[in-house]
Amino acid sequence: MRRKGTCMKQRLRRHIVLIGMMGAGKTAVGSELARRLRVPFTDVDSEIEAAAAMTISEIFARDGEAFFRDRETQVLARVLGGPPGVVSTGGGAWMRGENRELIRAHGLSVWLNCDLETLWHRVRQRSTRPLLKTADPKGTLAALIEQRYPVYARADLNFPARPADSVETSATRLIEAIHAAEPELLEQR
Ligand SMILES: Nc1ncnc2c1ncn2[C@@H]1O[C@H](COP(=O)(O)OP(=O)(O)OP(=O)(O)O)[C@@H](O)[C@H]1O
Ligand SMILES: O=C(O)C1=C[C@@H](O)[C@@H](O)[C@H](O)C1
Ligand SMILES: [Mg+2]
Repeated sequence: MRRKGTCMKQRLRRHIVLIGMMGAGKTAVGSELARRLRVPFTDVDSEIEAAAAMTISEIFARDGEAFFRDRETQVLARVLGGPPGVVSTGGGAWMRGENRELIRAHGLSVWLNCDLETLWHRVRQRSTRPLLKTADPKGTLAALIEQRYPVYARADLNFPARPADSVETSATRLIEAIHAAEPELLEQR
């Protein structure tokens, strides 16, 4: 029997929206998931950067986090209004009630649930995350986890990461988890 969703052309009935912390793999696993399902992939952070012609760090530095969060909601609404695909959100997007409502109205929310050590290993080398530009970035990451995980846990699907898995293996497992949670979401063509 062919494994459902691993290589066939699909149509999505609604978006698959990935949420979770910086470094959880929303962009990496999300783009692989979309490639496998042959559906559009959109990274909300990249869309914000393209619309502003600035990096996220530059937006935070020039206009502040509140301004960034408003742009994030606008871009999310636009993306979710488009044809169904895989949408990777920024790490803070799910924390705003208005964004959660938008996501619930247009898609299946999936929390890429990842432990602190794995996240830290992945993000420590990068300077692209303005919220981690603190004296103790690992402590900041831990504090964000503490604050955010109870809210991330309200997602439709909790997908615990296996730190040793490759991006490809994670995408395969994720397709299976989505199919098990909502079989009618993926419609074969
Ligand atoms: N199994 C795995 N799952 C996810 N990412 C992995 C995995 N193995 C290695 N990685 C690497 O970890 C990094 C994950 O970062 P990614 O940019 O996808 O996170 P993100 O959730 O989009 O973060 P942000 O919210 O900052 O955009 C990537 O460089 C990816 O290649
Ligand atoms: O976790 C967060 O709040 C963020 C994560 C990134 O994806 C970006 O959206 C931005 O750096 C903020
Ligand atoms: Mg990302």
